[in-house]
Amino acid sequence: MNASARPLLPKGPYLLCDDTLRPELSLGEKAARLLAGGARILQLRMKRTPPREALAAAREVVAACHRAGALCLLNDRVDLALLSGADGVHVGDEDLPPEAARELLGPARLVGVTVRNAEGARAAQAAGADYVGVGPVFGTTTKQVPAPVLGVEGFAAVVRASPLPVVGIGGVALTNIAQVAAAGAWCAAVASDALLAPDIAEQVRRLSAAFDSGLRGASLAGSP
Ligand SMILES: Cc1ncc(COP(=O)(O)OP(=O)(O)O)c(N)n1
Ligand SMILES: Cc1ncsc1CCOP(=O)(O)O
Ligand SMILES: [Mg+2]
Repeated sequence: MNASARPLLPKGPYLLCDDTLRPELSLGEKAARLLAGGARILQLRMKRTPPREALAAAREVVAACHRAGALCLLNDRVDLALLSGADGVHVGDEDLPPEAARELLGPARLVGVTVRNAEGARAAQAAGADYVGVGPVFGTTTKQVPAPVLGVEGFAAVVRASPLPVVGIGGVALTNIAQVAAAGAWCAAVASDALLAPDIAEQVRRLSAAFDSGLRGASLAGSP
């Protein structure tokens, strides 16, 4: 199978279904609420779920995503991605290198890689990645990130020089997702602003609408 058989990353919000936020809700319940709001891509991010539970959650969430017509990527875990039939993985500096993820997953699944700059994006492309995650765009308390906050301008500069589609991550919220879209992001990754909202599904709808308005604003800004 060649690379063209891989699914395309849908443009828009990229929702993190995370086990560190709202621990009173199961991962399956969080995924159901994100999907009810129209999420088209979910990343299952499990940092504290024990392995057997993680496998069961991966199978449940991947199946729910596929029933809803959404893609599901596993954070960090190539083994769970393969076992659950996920659409791919996202790996960073502390995970398997992207070349190894690609080797294990083959050509038909997506590989996303965390990078900090355009040079990292070029290296990720050479390693077989489909997209890069770049951040933190804004301050975040969801993860202690060993890199400075980029801000919208710094993020836009990485996007302009990246050969791969860029997913902006870190502090992305309803208040700023339009700016991330207007800066050229292919996707904007959101964890806490969606999962901590009183109505998760409604927040995903709002995030999608705001992302689209940022895209329209960017295209208007570029017109004569
Ligand atoms: C879309 C996206 N971009 C970046 C990351 C961060 O990945 P990583 O650096 O491996 O950190 P953890 O998420 O594993 O803590 C991501 N998960 N998703
Ligand atoms: C996993 C990760 N990598 C960089 S920032 C981040 C956390 C994103 O979470 P939030 O959307 O709550 O800032
Ligand atoms: Mg990781």
